[in-house]
Amino acid sequence: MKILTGAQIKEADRHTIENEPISSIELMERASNSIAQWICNNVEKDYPLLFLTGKGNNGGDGLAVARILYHAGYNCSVHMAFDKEQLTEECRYNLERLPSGVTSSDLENISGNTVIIDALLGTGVKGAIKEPLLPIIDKVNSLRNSVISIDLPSGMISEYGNKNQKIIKAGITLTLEFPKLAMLLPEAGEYCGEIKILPIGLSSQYISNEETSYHYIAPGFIGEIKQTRDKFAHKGTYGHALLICGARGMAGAAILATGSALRSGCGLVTTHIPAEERYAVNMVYPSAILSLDDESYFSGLPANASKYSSIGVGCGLGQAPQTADALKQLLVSVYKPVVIDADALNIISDHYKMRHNIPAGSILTPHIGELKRLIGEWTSEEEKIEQVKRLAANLKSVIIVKGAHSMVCLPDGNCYFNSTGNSGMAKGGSGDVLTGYITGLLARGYSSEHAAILGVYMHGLAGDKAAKKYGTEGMNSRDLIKYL
Ligand SMILES: NC(=O)C1=CN([C@@H]2O[C@H](COP(=O)(O)OP(=O)(O)OC[C@H]3O[C@@H](n4cnc5c(N)ncnc54)[C@H](OP(=O)(O)O)[C@@H]3O)[C@@H](O)[C@H]2O)[C@@H](O)CC1
Ligand SMILES: [K+]
Repeated sequence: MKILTGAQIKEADRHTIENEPISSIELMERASNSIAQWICNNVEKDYPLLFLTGKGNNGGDGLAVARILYHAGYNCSVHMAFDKEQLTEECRYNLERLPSGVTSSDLENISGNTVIIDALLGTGVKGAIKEPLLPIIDKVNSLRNSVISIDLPSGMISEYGNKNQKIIKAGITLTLEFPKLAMLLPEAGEYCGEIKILPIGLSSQYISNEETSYHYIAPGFIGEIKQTRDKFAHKGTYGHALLICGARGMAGAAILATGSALRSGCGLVTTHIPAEERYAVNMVYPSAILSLDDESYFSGLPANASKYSSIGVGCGLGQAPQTADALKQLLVSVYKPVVIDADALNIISDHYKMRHNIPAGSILTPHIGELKRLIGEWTSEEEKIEQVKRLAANLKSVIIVKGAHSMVCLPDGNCYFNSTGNSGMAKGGSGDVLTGYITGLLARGYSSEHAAILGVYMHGLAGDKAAKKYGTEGMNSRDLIKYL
């Protein structure tokens, strides 16, 4: 699914109105029906709804939804931030259609069970928030009521520049047609709460012709790239993954990576670990083959390293000087993509020239700390993304920036944001599970691009299933393997 900018969405809106054709009021009505339907399906009628409305079309949406839900039997009140004369035409039209039973509310004495519907600002916001909206946003953020934002949490700028922005803190954001880039970035993404994407029927022809380098990984796309399994397959059909991981005391990382590689569908998994750690891996995953290192760290290439279909390196590896040498030897001698994680990334950060040895098509999987070691500090999200794109292009490799909505940046500059996963995955070992799984997918025959996209999506989905069973506090990285 494409992620378009606020300006592109406005153009899609205009194109839809001209070519469907549909009037602007009718399009607003369609969007509002979609929002109202979601609220009907998810909010009981016992909860009073308080709509906060601005002067633009986001406010118009809010007023239309208030009318629709009032007729559906909800107790609705509205707090308008502006006078009637200040409203856009569509917004005023919806104010005039508001039934008299929808009461007007100041922001005092809001009952604890009131659900606040935030329709102050949408994609039209520019720059720092001005009066009279500032005190309203402050007031809402000081309350403990549930907040549902329409399209965007009010105040959020659709793309970049939210560092010091005043924004409503929503529990749920009902965003129209596409997620907006800012919702997926750490700078302000937290303000959205849960994101629900509601289709409103913008012109599909316009959307498919519009260029963007940002995409949201939707289940439909995953269905398109997933490969089927041949009935007459044998263990040689789907590749042999090699994982190089686990220095002394770090067998856990090797176990997690091995377990997830075994869930990827590849035919064989070999794990290269220090001989002293072999029993741990062998006992948990007897299906894996072991390649043993005589030292208590990765000190030299496994025999015939080039025979493996894919190689993943880094989980629990440590950073011994001999490991750095062995890593360099690996990168220069195998002519196939390598999945590079954790300590292998740290070694490459410390040995700048080594990055030139990374085979094209490799997949680097840094978390934010590892990314900073690779590219240095950034002053804005925009700068971070531009630098990641540059690095991916220079290395001709895929970079996965791990975190909420992990970003998969391809060498051609296209960035795919993950739609699955949760905060329960922010725990030790989650990255090892991802590395093992993606290495397995590469062996299984996926391209680097598809292995990375499918890998982060399935890894997040496993996290969501684990969270359902154990909760975000209780789940741990080993649970992810069960649900892959
Ligand atoms: N996508 C679609 O196809 C559809 C979109 N729809 C809906 O339309 C929404 C976009 O509507 P929009 O363009 O009218 O903008 P919106 O966010 O309501 O606010 C604009 C007002 O904000 C003000 N303002 C700006 N910056 C400010 C600041 N810093 N601090 C304070 N005020 C500020 C600015 O006033 P100004 O500053 O110019 O005086 C202007 O009047 C979109 O999010 C969706 O909900 C649906 O109805 C149907 C289909
Ligand atoms: K809003």
